[in-house]
Amino acid sequence: MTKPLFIALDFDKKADMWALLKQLDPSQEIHVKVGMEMFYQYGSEIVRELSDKGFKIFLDLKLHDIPNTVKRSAKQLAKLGVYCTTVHALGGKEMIKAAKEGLIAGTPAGKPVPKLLAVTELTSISEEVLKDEQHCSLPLKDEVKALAHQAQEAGADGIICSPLEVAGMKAEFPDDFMFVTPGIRPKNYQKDDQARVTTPAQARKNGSSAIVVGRPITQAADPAKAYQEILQDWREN
Ligand SMILES: O=C(O)c1cc(=O)[nH]c(=O)n1[C@@H]1O[C@H](COP(=O)(O)O)[C@@H](O)[C@H]1O
Repeated sequence: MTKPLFIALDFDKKADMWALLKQLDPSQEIHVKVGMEMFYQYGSEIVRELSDKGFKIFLDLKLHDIPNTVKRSAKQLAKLGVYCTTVHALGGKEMIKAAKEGLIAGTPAGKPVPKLLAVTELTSISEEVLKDEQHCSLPLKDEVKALAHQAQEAGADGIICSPLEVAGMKAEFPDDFMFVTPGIRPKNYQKDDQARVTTPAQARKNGSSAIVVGRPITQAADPAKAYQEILQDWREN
């Protein structure tokens, strides 16, 4: 599989989502991320609709609760046939392990188990916020790396972090461990609420396995053009 670019479908109306997706070339494999905004409105129906149309889905609900609750929730989520899904790494090893068990238990026979990604430090968190508000004494890169190891030991298939942290830790993980990176901004695009960002090309150079891009595509005057430009920057030198 070519390295995915997940379009973050952060819309408040399903019609706006379809208006964007209809502009994209259906002969290309298209990866999308369904997050809380769409899922809280439309539930599993939106996942099934996208899946029926052939989109590869990252269902991003960032589970974070006691292990039993996470396991039971992940079991339900696995029935939707998504490609990957998320938990917060800060929930701890037992919780991540429980999520994995739930995904395995809920996946229909013969179908692939959704990949489990652990969100390390959100890309909106800066070095200062980590120190002053999360009261973490480690430098951000070290905290992300520690959470990544913890997630891998607990059975996660990969992590979410910013592309800025990937190069410094990739060599410590197996080749198939995934580094999925939001915090992607084309050159000269505003950061919005993201604190740790790179361009798509820099994410590739740093070793990201996949990128997640929302507003630079969804809010563009010409989203199909923005998608193609970002895809090109991500995949080529
Ligand atoms: O789990 C995520 O996808 C995620 C983790 C993270 O640390 N930062 C982050 O921005 N995201 C998501 O990635 C997308 C980024 O959107 P834009 O900032 O609009 O490109 C949003 O859907 C976020 O929810």
